[in-house]
Amino acid sequence: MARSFASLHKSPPAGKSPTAIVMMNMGGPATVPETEEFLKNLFSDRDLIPIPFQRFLAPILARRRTPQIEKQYTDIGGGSPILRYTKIQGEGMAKLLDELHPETAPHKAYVAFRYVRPLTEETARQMKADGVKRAIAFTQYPQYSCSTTGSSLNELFRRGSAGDVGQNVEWSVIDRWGTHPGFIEAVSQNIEAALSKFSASDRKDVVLLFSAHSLPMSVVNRGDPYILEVSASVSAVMDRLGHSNPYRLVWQSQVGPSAWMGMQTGEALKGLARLGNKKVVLVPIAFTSDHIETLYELDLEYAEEARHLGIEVHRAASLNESPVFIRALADITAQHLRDYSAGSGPVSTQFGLRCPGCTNITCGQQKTWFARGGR
Ligand SMILES: C=CC1=C(C)c2cc3[nH]c(cc4nc(cc5[nH]c(cc1n2)c(C)c5CCC(=O)O)C(CCC(=O)O)=C4C)c(C)c3C=C
Ligand code: FES
Ligand SMILES: [Fe+2]
Repeated sequence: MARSFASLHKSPPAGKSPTAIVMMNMGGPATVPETEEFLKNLFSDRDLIPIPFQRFLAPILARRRTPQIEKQYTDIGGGSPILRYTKIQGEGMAKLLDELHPETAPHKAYVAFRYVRPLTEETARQMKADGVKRAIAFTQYPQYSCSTTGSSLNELFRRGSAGDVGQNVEWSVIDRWGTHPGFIEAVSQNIEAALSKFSASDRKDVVLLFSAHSLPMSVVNRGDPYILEVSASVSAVMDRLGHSNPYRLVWQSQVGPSAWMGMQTGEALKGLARLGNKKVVLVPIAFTSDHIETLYELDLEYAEEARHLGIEVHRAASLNESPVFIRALADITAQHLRDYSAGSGPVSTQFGLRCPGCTNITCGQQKTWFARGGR
């Protein structure tokens, strides 16, 4: 497997194995022809979408959806930029960590995607080849959902417990960081930049419309923490902005016929126009790099529609290469390493609690395994 694909940072000096920071995310097709494989892997994920006869139905559902999603990736420039941004973020973070926490240097960032290369299995092989003995599973979703971070951890648990990463690797987990001051600062700065596009006299009336990927109500109703955690991020951003503007949190990207968390972003824009709120900043809050939901759904669909409704709308940029954000990633990890060496244990207190409605036995096994440091 291509060595440079999963690993991001320079090779460690001979004899010293790196502290691995595993950046977990879903990934996206880097090129348009990879869309069908991405969707097939996504529809095959029981932790995300449990469907009957999954093995049989997943490829059929993926094939049916491919033309529509291929068109969206074509329209945003021919693929998802998530791997490129994750590499930039990971390299920047690892470099800063060598300074912030030299005791555990060298640090090396690895990408583990759930639905496209580098998949977790490929990253595991690379870590084994590098002789990794200490690893941090670092979710790149700021807010925890069992459908996103939970799915990535379940996959890492399957690979890790099978010995694919190597023997006696010491694991710990960064499972959520949606209210970390560095993350909140980076988002807030991007909102301020978007607000500055409005005339000074209009600025205070602009509605901040925070938009996050929705969740099926079946997931919300089993006690998934994501809705609460996204709300906490919004609240922290508004505190940082000194409540300078009115705001709402709305939900986007519902798929299929089942009930999803609302209000839908598109409907909210129509409602605001109807009520005479004609100045809006759209704020992506639950994903750290651009993807079809920002570049297609927000920029091409909703913002266009809003302009037809007479709304002046600007989108806050995604975090992408933001140095404030990269510094936040390094700070989060450095604090985790400090807490760990002070005896805090491999997982957070909140990590251990399963959703009250959870019936997925892998969740329980995974949490026990990580709480024992991957043993
Ligand atoms: C925090 C972010 C996300 C949550 C929570 C989430 C939950 C979730 N998603 C689906 C179904 C689909 N999601 C799809 C694409 C997709 N999802 C996210 C993020 C979250 N999903 C992103 C960033 C993307 C797009 C990747 C990109 O490059 O833009 C898709 C495929 C696209 C499509 O067919 O529309 C599906 C399907 C479920 C069922 C779910 C919660 C259970
Ligand atoms: S679904 Fe949340 S812990 Fe299993
Ligand atoms: Fe999704």
